Amino acid sequence: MSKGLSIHNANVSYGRRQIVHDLSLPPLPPGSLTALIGPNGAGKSTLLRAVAGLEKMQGVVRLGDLDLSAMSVAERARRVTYMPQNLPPGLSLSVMESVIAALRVANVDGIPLSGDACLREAFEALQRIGIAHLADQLLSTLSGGQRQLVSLAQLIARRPQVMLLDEPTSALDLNYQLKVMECVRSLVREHNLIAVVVLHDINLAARFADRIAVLRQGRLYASGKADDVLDPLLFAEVYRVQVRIERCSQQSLQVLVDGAV
Ligand SMILES: Nc1ncnc2c1ncn2[C@@H]1O[C@H](COP(=O)(O)OP(=O)(O)OP(=O)(O)O)[C@@H](O)[C@H]1O
Repeated sequence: MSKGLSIHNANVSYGRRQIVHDLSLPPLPPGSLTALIGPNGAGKSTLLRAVAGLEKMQGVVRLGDLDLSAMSVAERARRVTYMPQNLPPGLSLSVMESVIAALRVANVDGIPLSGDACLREAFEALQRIGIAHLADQLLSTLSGGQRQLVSLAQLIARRPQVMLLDEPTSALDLNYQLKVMECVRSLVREHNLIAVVVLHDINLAARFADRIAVLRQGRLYASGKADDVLDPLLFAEVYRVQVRIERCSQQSLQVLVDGAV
């Protein structure tokens, strides 16, 4: 059996309103980064939250031969980490303390790390994201973008098998957008992780994702490699915009929006 993350016939509702409709994704293999794209309200966050176990879902989510929905919350959280779109308000912790707290939560059922090991791992995570200089700063004093970076450091420190990131670059400047996506991609490759990243920036998706899944009105519209999925018809049908698709100097696709349809 594949070791990948697979979703079979996912249905998610809020009350009587169904948001995700019978959605299945072929296994996302270890070492792969999938971008989840689609218009506002398409159900991307809802799907991600359901895969993380935070929304009730009908259907099956498997990680290899493990049925994630049959696991306890703690067991599932050790394998699957989730970074929400809207980060909780900063507590009165320093950046370093918050990453250490995330590490301790991840080790609830595992072998506890020593104080030194915790410090080392937390510092490595901050260095990896490029924010070691913020280690002593209080969370409550950070900008929105800095909080997003700390949240990512908390998540990678936990060494999950699956990372679910909901718009991790939405508050970041151009340089940090590239840094964060490069960091996610290199973590995915080095540790054979599976990452699913919600992105509104299609050009970031085309540049960094191994595959792209497109959601429209809670249904899977298309999935596959950027070259196979991104075409003007998709943008007209899904986003109601007219686009040209070109290549940048790095050879990744660039979507240029000419106007609304
Ligand atoms: N907690 C909730 N209770 C009721 N309805 C909700 C809840 N969260 C989201 N919805 C609704 O579900 C639909 C899908 O929302 P979701 O946040 O999953 O979309 P999205 O694709 O992530 O959108 P965006 O790109 O704007 O973040 C929307 O119509 C939204 O109003």
